[in-house]
Amino acid sequence: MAKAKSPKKETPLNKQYNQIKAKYPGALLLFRVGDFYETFGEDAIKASKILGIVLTKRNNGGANQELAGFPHHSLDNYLPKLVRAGQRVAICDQLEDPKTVKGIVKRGVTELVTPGVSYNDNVLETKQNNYLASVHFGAKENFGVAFLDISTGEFLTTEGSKAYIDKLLQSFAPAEVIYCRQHKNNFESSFGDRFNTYTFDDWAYTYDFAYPLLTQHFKTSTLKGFGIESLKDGITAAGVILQYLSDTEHKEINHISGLTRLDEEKYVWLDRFTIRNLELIFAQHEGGVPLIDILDDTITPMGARMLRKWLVLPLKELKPIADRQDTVEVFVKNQELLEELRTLLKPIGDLERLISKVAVGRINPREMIQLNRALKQVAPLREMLQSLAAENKVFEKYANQLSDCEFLVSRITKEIKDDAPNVSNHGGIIKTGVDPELDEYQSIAFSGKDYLVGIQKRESDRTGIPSLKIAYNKVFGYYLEVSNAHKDKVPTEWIRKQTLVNAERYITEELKVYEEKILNAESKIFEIEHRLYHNLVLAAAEFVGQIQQNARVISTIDALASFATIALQNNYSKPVLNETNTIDIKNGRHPVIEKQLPPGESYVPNDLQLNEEEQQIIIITGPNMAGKSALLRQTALIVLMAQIGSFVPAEAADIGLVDKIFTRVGASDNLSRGESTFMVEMTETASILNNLSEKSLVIMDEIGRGTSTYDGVSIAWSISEYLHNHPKYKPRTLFATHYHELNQLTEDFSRIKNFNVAVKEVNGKVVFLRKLKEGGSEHSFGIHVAQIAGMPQSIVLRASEILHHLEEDHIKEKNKEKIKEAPKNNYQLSFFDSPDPKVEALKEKLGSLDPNSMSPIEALLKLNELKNLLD
Ligand SMILES: Nc1ncnc2c1ncn2[C@@H]1O[C@H](COP(=O)(O)OP(=O)(O)OP(=O)(O)O)[C@@H](O)[C@H]1O
Repeated sequence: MAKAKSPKKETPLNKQYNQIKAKYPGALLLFRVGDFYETFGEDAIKASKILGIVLTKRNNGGANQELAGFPHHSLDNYLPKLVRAGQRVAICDQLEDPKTVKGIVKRGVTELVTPGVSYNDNVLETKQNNYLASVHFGAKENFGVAFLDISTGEFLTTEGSKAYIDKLLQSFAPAEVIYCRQHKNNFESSFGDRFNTYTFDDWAYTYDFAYPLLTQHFKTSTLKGFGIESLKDGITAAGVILQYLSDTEHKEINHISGLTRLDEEKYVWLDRFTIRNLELIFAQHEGGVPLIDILDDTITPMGARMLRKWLVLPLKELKPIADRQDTVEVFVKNQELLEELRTLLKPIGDLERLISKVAVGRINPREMIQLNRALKQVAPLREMLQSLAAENKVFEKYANQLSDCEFLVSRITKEIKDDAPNVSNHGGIIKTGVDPELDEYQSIAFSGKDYLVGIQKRESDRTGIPSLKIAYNKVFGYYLEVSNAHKDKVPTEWIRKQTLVNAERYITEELKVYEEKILNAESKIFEIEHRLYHNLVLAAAEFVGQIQQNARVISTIDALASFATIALQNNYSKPVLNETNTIDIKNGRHPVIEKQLPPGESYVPNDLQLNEEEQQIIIITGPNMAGKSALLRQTALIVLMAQIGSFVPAEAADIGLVDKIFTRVGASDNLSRGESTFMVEMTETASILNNLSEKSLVIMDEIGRGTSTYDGVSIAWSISEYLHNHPKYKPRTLFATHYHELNQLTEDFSRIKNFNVAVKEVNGKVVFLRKLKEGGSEHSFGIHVAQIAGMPQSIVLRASEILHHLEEDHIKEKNKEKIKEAPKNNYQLSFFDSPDPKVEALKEKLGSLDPNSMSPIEALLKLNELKNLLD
């Protein structure tokens, strides 16, 4: 049908298809023809591949054309598969009843479903938000970003550096990203090519276009009320989202009732490496367990989504963290109450997504019953929270934000049947007593059906056909069915309609009259019920704001109750938070590893202190497999958990709030971006050193191991020096390393301390004690680990020999001396901290370089140019 070759041969249906197809470039068009959704040409090839449906060919205007389709009632089944495969799907429906039109039926696209814009429960993950992101490339390296989850109405915006936007994209993991077409290459080199994307023309990504779209939607004259007036690039990004909704035929969007500023200032900075390294929401390796899986014991999907957001946005300020903590504490101390609360939450389900469906008029009757069930829980929940106000004022705040929506609850209860179906145009929705007209038609339909049973009995008696049946089909309505054995008893006035193998089917005049009466009543019933239901949905839409607020409070309570449940299950304690620059953890554990140990093994807890006076940097040495990485990560995780309001896996923890957490943990290849492991390691480390702050926590695991030992030791050494001697900040740092040479740092740097994770050698075998002890360690026991790993014995023996030989050469001793003799230098600091304009210019030039794309000659010329700049 598409690409019909000769205009002469273009049928009206072809023409209609081509016109619609042209309006939605890049979308896969599902074209409703009768009871089927059909796809043609390229679309058919794609659809058949993704859906595993049959691809046929047919002659179309002399050319062969591919065709693939599926029954319309399977849309819910097939649509999510297409969308999950990254397709944008335009659903083209018949806009008129074919029975009532002569000629071609009017058709049009009723919805364009894309990965980032979907209400479909089969497309959405219950426990995850489904964000559409919009990225705006502003001036001076500033970027705007906006996120919308249309299924919940949540709409956020902010702006900032490329690194900030990159980090947000990683945290929010949007299902689709839109941006301006002219930045295609730039987008991929900045943020990667892992997203489903859609690009807009230049004109859309302008402030003057975007601003009025937002004010029109929110019916305000400015955006000041949202606190985003100054975010020009953020506004531009957000405005284009509204344009995208309009382009994709999403016109009912009243549930998007506000635009929230994602305030960078409020949250701890976690760069994208940290989110990945600490495995907060995704495991790095198949079979791994992310932290979210340990912490999430929420009851409602919206609670789970809230908790996920909290995890990537830990708080920086004491008060809101304390509010969360105090709530958790009340639940922890009162387990009976916690159980009662969680029982109350169970029937609530996904109130947040249900109310969005109300706002956009897509809620079905069965979901309306679910909405009612959820709302009925609000009053008892509110009372429970209110009763806790004496324990802590914060409960009063929660309680006051909940509204029972009594009017709506009583209307739904009065009007909707408990077993209402999931479609609104086939009756069975509205209770008796709601509408007199409806009741009248109901009684006609019912008595009509009784009457049919009467006819069946009467005719059976009259004709002596015992097995006579009355049934209905769409082709010829109500009929009498007579088995072949009794065919000869059929009266002459019956009209034969169909012959089956074993039976004949007949209609009679009397049946026709009743059929019409019943069918008429039935269609009236459908019509009236549909209208009444629609009115109820409109009435419910008045409650969108209140119910959205309920959903927010309930999600919060659910997430906090989850913290309490997990704290009780796993024996976590309440951390004490303060504004100092210390961290003091007593018997801390790793929340994930402790749950994964084989039966019989228990996690060995460890104490750890960091403070800016004496112990700012800890160098942790120890053999392979000793537990260095585990210790590093657990420290970062304990701090992070404390700042999302959770209890922590430790006997006690005093945490001086951090404002940035940096981690450089383990080697992570990024070969897809053409970078080597070492390059990635250095990039990540550079990003840490360039973004330090007053209250940073820095976790570095084996920096420098990706290169030769000399390079590695030198880099690790100079980084430690840099962190210690930084003129402005004293970032709390944990540094795990195999380079025992680094233990000598303590000799010159007062706030660097050596620790090791202890092992014991018993009868030539290494026993891991997992205990952190003061002082450095000398051996790596790498060969021992190779042996445990099953390396052939001959290799293990040979390696031991070589090691012995090397150690005899006192190479290490010599190295130690050499390092000591290296000139003490502070040039790194003076270099980067200098406000010298030459240096500034140099920095700018350096920043714009892309070493990966330069030839050696170009690099040399550039170097020369840079040098001249300094001269
Ligand atoms: N405190 C602990 N209690 C019990 N088991 C632990 C503890 N710490 C670590 N482990 C176990 O030891 C394994 C190795 O720990 P980890 O990866 O931290 O060692 P590492 O010292 O960093 O080793 P490498 O230097 O080889 O990277 C972990 O996977 C974990 O199963």
